Amino acid sequence: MSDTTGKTITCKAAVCWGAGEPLKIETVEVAPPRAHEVRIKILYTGICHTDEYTRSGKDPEGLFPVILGHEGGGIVESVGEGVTGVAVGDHVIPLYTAECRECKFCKSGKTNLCGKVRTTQGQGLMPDSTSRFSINGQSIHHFMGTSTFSEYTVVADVSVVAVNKSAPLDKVCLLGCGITTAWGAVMKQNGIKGSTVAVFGCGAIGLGVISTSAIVGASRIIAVDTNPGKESWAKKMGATDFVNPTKLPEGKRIQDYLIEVTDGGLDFTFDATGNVHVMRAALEACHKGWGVSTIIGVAAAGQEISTRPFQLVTGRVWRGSAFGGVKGRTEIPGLVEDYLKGTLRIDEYVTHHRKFAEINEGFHDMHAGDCIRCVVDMS
Ligand SMILES: NC(=O)C1=CN([C@@H]2O[C@H](COP(=O)(O)OP(=O)(O)OC[C@H]3O[C@@H](n4cnc5c(N)ncnc54)[C@H](OP(=O)(O)O)[C@@H]3O)[C@@H](O)[C@H]2O)C=CC1
Ligand SMILES: N[C@@H](CCC(=O)N[C@@H](CSC=O)C(=O)NCC(=O)O)C(=O)O
Ligand SMILES: [Zn+2]
Ligand SMILES: [Zn+2]
Repeated sequence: MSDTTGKTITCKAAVCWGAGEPLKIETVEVAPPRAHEVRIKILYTGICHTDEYTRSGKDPEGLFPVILGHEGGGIVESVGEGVTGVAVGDHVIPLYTAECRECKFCKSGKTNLCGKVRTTQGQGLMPDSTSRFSINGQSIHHFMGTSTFSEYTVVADVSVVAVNKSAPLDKVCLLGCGITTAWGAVMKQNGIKGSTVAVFGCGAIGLGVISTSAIVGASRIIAVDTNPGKESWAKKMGATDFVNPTKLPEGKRIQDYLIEVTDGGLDFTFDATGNVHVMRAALEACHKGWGVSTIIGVAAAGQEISTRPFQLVTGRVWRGSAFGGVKGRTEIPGLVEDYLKGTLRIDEYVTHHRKFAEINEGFHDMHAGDCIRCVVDMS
């Protein structure tokens, strides 16, 4: 037991007070965990494009004021009554996709989208519909059930997993979102071994899809990105080809180009951009009769996807993937072991480091084009 157990902790957190505003480091009060809740000292957090998406006001579920962040690593400071999955001192990764193992979704065996805390999570609250964060009595919203842009956070016990203490938290924090999402989007699909793959968008997610496709043995991996600087990254991760759609001959659409160079289209495509026009191109670049296109990117409020229904009538499949279809409490400890054994890449993705006080610069880094992931040191 620590001497803060059962007490409110006063600490620093990066608060976003309104859509489009920069984060402001504030002194916040973090109430003790209630039953089935866990309070975590966050040591490191990545910044994901989904944090920027919500900060910018594009997220229809966005609520303010809020403490963003969902790619963290930390140490359990205290636990509420009834918590059995983790203990004080455990090294943990908060999970924005919970895993209760008892709801309809968890028991179905068909999805990782646990329903236990998702409704209150979307309302920026803990499962009992209250917040653990406040500033001078004003309640501050949680985000994605994780809020890792705070020195201390509180999460539901179904939304956290303990990992091997010998793993560096400044690296494995990326398993809280980016690396796991990409890994699962490939590993949870059958048939990628020996198949052709195109990946649209070579940020952390797209590069992770490329890397995992190479590991499982895809026969050809075409990376598509508008940023020429991504070619060397894509090739380093295992892409066999790189195409910049803005450099195609006038009037040539990327899907038509890809169909031409692959004798009819790809077996598998992935959108990792969040752009609905790219999602359409990724679907239409699939091979007639069997091509499967997976949407990973998150599109802004009001955006919709479209294509000719004939694309699906003629056998292409359009699907999506959240957190890579991964069940975090069950599978993340194994991914940490894979990282420690050297069979899962993480280090390469960390291109930028920031101190907590520089978190807004970390958001700017993301827009600079040379940043794959920025990890913020919360200490
Ligand atoms: N489904 C899920 O569970 C998850 C979804 N996401 C979502 O995945 C998406 C990707 O995330 P992340 O990798 O961090 O994002 P990044 O912005 O780092 O990567 C996207 C890449 O796509 C490039 N790009 C932009 N427009 C196009 C285009 N028209 N054609 C081809 N490439 C293009 C960008 O270039 P440039 O740098 O020049 O802009 C960039 O290199 C985001 O929408 C994010 O919100 C993230 C995590 C989990
Ligand atoms: N709130 C958004 C949807 C955001 C979204 O799709 N989130 C992904 C994870 S993105 C991580 O970086 C996800 O897992 N979604 C599943 C879920 O249950 O939220 C909106 O309303 O559009
Ligand atoms: Zn994310
Ligand atoms: Zn569940």
